[in-house]
Amino acid sequence: MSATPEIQTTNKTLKPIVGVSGRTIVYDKDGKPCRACNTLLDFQMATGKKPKSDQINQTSLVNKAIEKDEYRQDPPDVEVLGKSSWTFMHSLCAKYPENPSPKDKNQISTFFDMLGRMYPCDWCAEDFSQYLKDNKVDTSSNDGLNMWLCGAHNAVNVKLGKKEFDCQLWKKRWRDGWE
Ligand SMILES: Cc1cc2nc3c(=O)[nH]c(=O)nc-3n(C[C@H](O)[C@H](O)[C@H](O)COP(=O)(O)OP(=O)(O)OC[C@H]3O[C@@H](n4cnc5c(N)ncnc54)[C@H](O)[C@@H]3O)c2cc1C
Repeated sequence: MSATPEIQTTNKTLKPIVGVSGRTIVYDKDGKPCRACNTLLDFQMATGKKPKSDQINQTSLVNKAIEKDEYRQDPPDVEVLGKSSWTFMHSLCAKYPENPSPKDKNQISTFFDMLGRMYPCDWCAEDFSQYLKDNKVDTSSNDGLNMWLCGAHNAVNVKLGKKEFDCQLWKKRWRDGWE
């Protein structure tokens, strides 16, 4: 790994525009860097706690520090929050009934509506909310809901340049396990 990547700033505000990850730094409405919208290293850089070059790509150092005191952890960055949220959502939907009642259907729709409005990474929430408008939640059955969620997750994967997950495998990943 080469030395610390160049940090771009706007002349006007001296706020970094691009983080060490190469992503654009996201700021909250109050002008402060958004913790849940940026990676930890980008957030540290934007808040003036610029990571040393040997810290970049060495998240194990951070993890080691965290291990020292289990409860003394920092709030999640966009990746930790994302992984935990998807884990919760896929696990929740995996237990959705085969034959859902009107109440089940209503409540799962409300859950995703809420997420599109209140997911703590604002720009993730905006895109997710648009996805919900373009792709109505399939509340009809267990398989329908999980295939829908897999599609929603894949839309984010594609946006981030990641490989798409094979949705036919959702049961192995989130319910039954692999042989
Ligand atoms: C609603 C929402 C919107 C988000 N929007 C953004 C965004 O705009 N920008 C951004 O940078 N990050 C966003 N994130 C976070 C991002 O999706 C990832 O969670 C984060 O980058 C960490 O990725 P990961 O590689 O650890 O795996 P994750 O994408 O978190 O996936 C966790 C695990 O789920 C499994 N998986 C992957 N895809 C699927 C699928 N389609 N169906 C079933 N299982 C699957 C895999 O086993 C994977 O290891 C969002 C997260 C959520 C919950």
